[in-house]
Amino acid sequence: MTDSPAFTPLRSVLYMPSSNAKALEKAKTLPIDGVIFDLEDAVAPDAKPDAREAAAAAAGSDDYGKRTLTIRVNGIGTEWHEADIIAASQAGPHAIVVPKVNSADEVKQLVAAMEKAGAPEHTKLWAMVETPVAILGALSIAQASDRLGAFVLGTNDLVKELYAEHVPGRAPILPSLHTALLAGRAAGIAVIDGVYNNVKDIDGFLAECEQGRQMGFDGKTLIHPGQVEGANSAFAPSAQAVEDARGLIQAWEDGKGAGVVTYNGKMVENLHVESAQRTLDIHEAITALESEQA
Ligand SMILES: CC(C)(COP(=O)(O)OP(=O)(O)OC[C@H]1O[C@@H](n2cnc3c(N)ncnc32)[C@H](O)[C@@H]1OP(=O)(O)O)[C@@H](O)C(=O)NCCC(=O)NCCSC(=O)C[C@H](O)C(=O)O
Ligand SMILES: [Mg+2]
Repeated sequence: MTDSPAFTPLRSVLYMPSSNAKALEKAKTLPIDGVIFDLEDAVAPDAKPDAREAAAAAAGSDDYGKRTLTIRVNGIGTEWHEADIIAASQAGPHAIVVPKVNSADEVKQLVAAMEKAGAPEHTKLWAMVETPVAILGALSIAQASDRLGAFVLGTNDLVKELYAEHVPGRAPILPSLHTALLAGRAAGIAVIDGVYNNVKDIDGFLAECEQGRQMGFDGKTLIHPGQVEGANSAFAPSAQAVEDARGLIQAWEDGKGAGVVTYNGKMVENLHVESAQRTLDIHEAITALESEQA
């Protein structure tokens, strides 16, 4: 595991069952921004102890370059949770992902457990928001600890808990997605969209990536290597967006202190310059990560 730069790309964050040695190996070669070594849903009960060991070994190794490495533990109250937290904390990944985090108190308990188990300072907590109670308390969860680095949407659990349906456009869960985004942005943490279940439906997947980017998500959690390229492209600023950001900043500088200028006919104020600078920062961070993976 290597240290994170100031801005960390999280366009493509791939789940893989930690019980699947082939998948763990394959991830070393995929152009993903991040990995979630899963111990929860994708791992059968009998396989959990071995999976825990494999996840800890993978997350503690240097085999995954500059990718963000995380371990998803089993949830609070399950028979595996405590041992998972201890093993994950000692492995020291970039983050420990905890499913079904439902309150600020749970965040504080988790942080205390990570610290007791010796988690290094760089190991953040990523909370999965995937229940109605988590959505309704999203702001207090997001603000509960400086150690919280991200919200990860669990859209399968959310759809299940709402008695809703998976439909194109995700209308039934849009209020929940927006609420999680609002809370995450208010707290200054990353917010990563949920998975797209049909690994054969690339058009549907790309439409959902596009929607997620427009809404403001940092990236998407993925379940299959075939989804990586689409997510990387959807959540990266396009060449046109980078060119426009540079042009807009230049127009602002040419204005020499005017409070408002125009670029390509559009009004530019300081807030647009800040957005353009953010676009360039993201572009630079992605370029640096991709050159390391090439
Ligand atoms: C969905 C899958 C079960 C499909 O598996 P499979 O049929 O084996 O796919 P392919 O034959 O097309 O695989 C091609 C190659 O790619 C490797 N592979 C497949 N998936 C992954 C992966 N996730 N990471 C790394 N590598 C992967 C295969 O080994 C093949 O390799 P090779 O033979 O060398 O070419 C499978 O994709 C899968 O298990 N995906 C992950 C499922 C998972 O992790 N689920 C839990 C997380 S989602 C969740 O819980 C969401 C949340 O909580 C919520 O509520 O929404
Ligand atoms: Mg879930």
